[in-house]
Amino acid sequence: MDESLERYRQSIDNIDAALVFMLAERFKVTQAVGAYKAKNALPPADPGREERQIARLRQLAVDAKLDPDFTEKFLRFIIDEVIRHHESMRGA
Ligand SMILES: O=C(O)C(=O)C[C@]1(C(=O)O)C=C[C@@H](O)C=C1
Repeated sequence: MDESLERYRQSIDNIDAALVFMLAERFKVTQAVGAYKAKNALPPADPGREERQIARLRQLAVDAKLDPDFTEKFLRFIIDEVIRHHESMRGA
């Protein structure tokens, strides 16, 4: 295989690994948040907090020259999964 393609792919593999580690850490924290919310009878979702997170990350995306719509969709996908986890902890 072409050497520069191989180098690009090594870099992509490192970045993908970092994404997995970061997501694992994020879900560890949100599991703790879910337990806290279940214990204190708080609702799984906090739309106000989500609005602030999305506005902040959209701006960061613009600064980083990343598509803000893609960034919002990505965050929405993660948060929706977190809310599902919170809901199942509430029922448990
Ligand atoms: O901050 C919270 O209250 C969370 O439960 C975490 C989180 C998130 O994943 O960032 C998930 C659900 C809420 O609607 C808002 C944010």
